[in-house]
Amino acid sequence: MSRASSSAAHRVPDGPVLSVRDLIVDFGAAEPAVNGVSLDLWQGRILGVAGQSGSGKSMTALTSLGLAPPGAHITGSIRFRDQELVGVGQRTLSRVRGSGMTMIFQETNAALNPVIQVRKQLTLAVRANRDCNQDEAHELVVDALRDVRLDDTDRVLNSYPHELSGGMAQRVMIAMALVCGADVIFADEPTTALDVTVQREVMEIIRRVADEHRLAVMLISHDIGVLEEISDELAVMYRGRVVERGSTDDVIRAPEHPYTRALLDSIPRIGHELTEFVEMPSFDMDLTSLPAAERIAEGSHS
Ligand SMILES: Nc1ncnc2c1ncn2[C@@H]1O[C@H](COP(=O)(O)OP(=O)(O)OP(=O)(O)O)[C@@H](O)[C@H]1O
Repeated sequence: MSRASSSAAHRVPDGPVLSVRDLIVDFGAAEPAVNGVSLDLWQGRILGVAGQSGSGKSMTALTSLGLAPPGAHITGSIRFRDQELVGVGQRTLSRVRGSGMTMIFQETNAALNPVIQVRKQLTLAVRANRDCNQDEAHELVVDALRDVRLDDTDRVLNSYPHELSGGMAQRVMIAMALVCGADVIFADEPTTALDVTVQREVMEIIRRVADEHRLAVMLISHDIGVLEEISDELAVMYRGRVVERGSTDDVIRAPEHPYTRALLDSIPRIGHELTEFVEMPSFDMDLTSLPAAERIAEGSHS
C-alpha cells in the first residue's frame, strides 16, 4: 500500500470536519488525562495518534464522541461541523454519535451483539440512521460489505459474530460505520488483536474507505510503525499532551521531539513492513522544558 499515492494531496478539503481545541479532560488526578489537546480531522484524511499506554489517546477520542466517563471535567472546544459539542446535552451528543461520528474498537465483541445475526445488526443500524425501507437498507448493507471486501455477503449476513474471524468482524464494524453514514471514524487500536497479515488488510480497507467515502479518520495505535503506513498526518501524545504533530513523512523522517524519537527507536524496522506491537521503553521527561513541536499551522489545509 502506498500512503503517498493514496494520500489526499490532490484533494482540497473544505475545512476540518472535527476541530478539537485546548481540550482538557480532568478527573482531579495530579495531571489531567487530556491536557490541552488541539487536533483537526479532515474529510478523506487519516490522522494517526501514537503514544504509550495512558497518554490520553482513547480519552481524547471518547470525549470527542461525548463518551467521557462520569466524573470527567471537560473544558475547551470540540466542533463537529458547525456544532459545538462541549457543554451540550446527551440528546445532541447521541444524535451526532448516531449519524455523524462513530468508533471502532479493538474488541469487536463489545460492539457486536453476540446473539443477533450480522444481517439484523447492520439493517437496524441503517434504519436507525437513515430514512429508507427494508429493501433499500439491504442494498446499502450489501454495498457496504463489498466496500470492505466481504464479497461473500450472504455468508457474512447469515453469521453470528462468533462465526466471523477477527479480521472479518473488524470489517463488519467498518461496514457498520459506512451504513450509518458517519463522517468521522475513531478507530482505537482496531487491529492490535489481529495477526500482521490481517492487520495490513484491515488497515488497507480503512485507507480505502477513507479515500472513497471521504471519511475523516482518527486512528489510534501504540505502534507508530502501523500508523506510518497509513496515516496522512501523525500526532504523538505524551502525558495528556500532543507533543508533536505534522505530516507523516515529516514526523517519520525528521522527528523533532525526543519522545517521538524514542517511539520510533522502539520499533523494529524491516524495510518498511508493518511491525508487531513492541512495548515502549519506560520514558519520562519534563514537558515544560521542551518546545512545542507542532508543524501543522492551524488552517494550513485550507
Ligand atoms: N474513568 C476514569 N477515571 C479517571 N481516570 C481515567 C479514567 N479513564 C481513564 N483515565 C485516565 O486517563 C488517562 C488517559 O487514559 P487513556 O485511556 O486515554 O490512555 P491511552 O493513551 O488511550 O492508553 P491505552 O493505549 O492503554 O488505551 C490515564 O491516566 C487513565 O488512567
